[in-house]
Amino acid sequence: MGRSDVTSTETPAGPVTSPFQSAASAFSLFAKMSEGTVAIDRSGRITWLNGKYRRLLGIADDTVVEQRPIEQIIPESRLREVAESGRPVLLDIMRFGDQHFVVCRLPLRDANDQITGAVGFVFFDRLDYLKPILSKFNRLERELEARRAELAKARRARYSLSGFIGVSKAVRDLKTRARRIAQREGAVLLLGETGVGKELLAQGIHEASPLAAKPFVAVNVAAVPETLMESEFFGVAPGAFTGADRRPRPGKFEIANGGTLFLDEIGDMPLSIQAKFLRVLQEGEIEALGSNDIKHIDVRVIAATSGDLEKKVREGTFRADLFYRLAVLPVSVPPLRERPEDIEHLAERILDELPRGEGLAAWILTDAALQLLRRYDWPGNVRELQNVLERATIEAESELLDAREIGLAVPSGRNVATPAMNDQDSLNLAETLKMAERAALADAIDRSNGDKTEAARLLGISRSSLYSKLKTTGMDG
Ligand SMILES: Nc1ncnc2c1ncn2[C@@H]1O[C@H](COP(=O)(O)OP(=O)(O)OP(=O)(O)O)[C@@H](O)[C@H]1O
Repeated sequence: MGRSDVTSTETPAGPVTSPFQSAASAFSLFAKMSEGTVAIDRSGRITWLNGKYRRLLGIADDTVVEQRPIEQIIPESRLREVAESGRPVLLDIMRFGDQHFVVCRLPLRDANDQITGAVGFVFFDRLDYLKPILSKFNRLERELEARRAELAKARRARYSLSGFIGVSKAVRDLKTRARRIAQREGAVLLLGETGVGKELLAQGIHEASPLAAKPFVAVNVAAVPETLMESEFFGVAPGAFTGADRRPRPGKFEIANGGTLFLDEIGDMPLSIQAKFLRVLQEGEIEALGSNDIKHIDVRVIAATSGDLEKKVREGTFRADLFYRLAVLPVSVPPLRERPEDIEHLAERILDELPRGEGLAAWILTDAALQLLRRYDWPGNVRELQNVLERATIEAESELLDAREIGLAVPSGRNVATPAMNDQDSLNLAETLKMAERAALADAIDRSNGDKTEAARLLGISRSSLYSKLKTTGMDG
């Protein structure tokens, strides 16, 4: 349907084809009862928008809407789907600004039954029998809003810098720096091993910044397929044809506009997209796929990496100019093994949040268990501590978490440092020997890739004594 089909009268000349041709009176009845009518062609472009609908939407009479993608005028419209699928939507509720409309959407077909587009009628709340549904819907919407606000409040407390647990000097210094950085402008680069709390820190910086009331949007760059990266970050314009990924939608930059965009694993960003990123950071401009319109955005970027970004720059897989843009305010988050004094506090918080068995008041971590936790090297950092404690609570037969439960929960084959005998905190001799034995057994099994004969050989013991030691240390599971 071309522009020539557009008419300025209150009935569309073009869209009224079979079955409406034979039922033109039904169409005019619908149009008369409705608060507005709009028609589009197969490509989702408006062919007709009647005067009532214009007034409802607050569109001036002289604004040309014909030929524009429907979503540009009515962002929540789903008329395009009807024109594409040929399936009507007889009743739906559509949001427009802060109002809700009851709408009906029908496909339009020509004499050969080919889809030519779609027509939508808006009933607003004039239909008396729809009023109870609408008022119920509005009440549920309000309830949902209230719940969302409560959740946002709880989330704020959880993800503020005070929710970043730690008493070590390293964490205290880190939080002081984060609070300072929150008040400044410029991109932040968080460096640290996996699971150290980089995302939590990014949320804390956002919450402590003047942008706190604006969105915080997190994207794990490593999890986005390269082919979808551009649409994910920059969005897809209505009507753009981009192969499989053609659903019009805003990109993450636009969603985060005014707030903070957290980019985890930034080192995994393909070179092909890095130049576009640099442009956004330098000029604050984005261009959606399939659009020539440039949108201005104002987003604070916090990037994070657990890899060696400078090495990637040297190797030529990460642009040096982008690196310097991102690393205006670098922050290093130390690994957990360098701050064992935080473990007790972290464990307490984590255990508080883990489900307890019936009748159990709280999980109790014994001193021996804590010693074991402090001696482990935590390659997966706080995330791993969460996993180990969760596993330990599953193993536990009572609320007491002792060295046995923790020993079983720590992955076998990982490095549990042998405690120093002159250590003030050292355990009694039997426990110390048992821990050292466990560490040696785990190490041998790890090195032999699980081959017990080889592990026994490495340890200089027989296969049968290896099995009996695995049994007595509880590692035979
Ligand atoms: N200091 C901390 N206090 C409380 N919880 C923490 C702390 N550090 C990390 N956590 C928790 O540990 C888990 C892992 O943290 P987070 O996802 O922030 O780590 P990350 O460094 O971003 O990891 P990755 O690099 O793998 O994405 C989260 O559940 C987080 O809430």
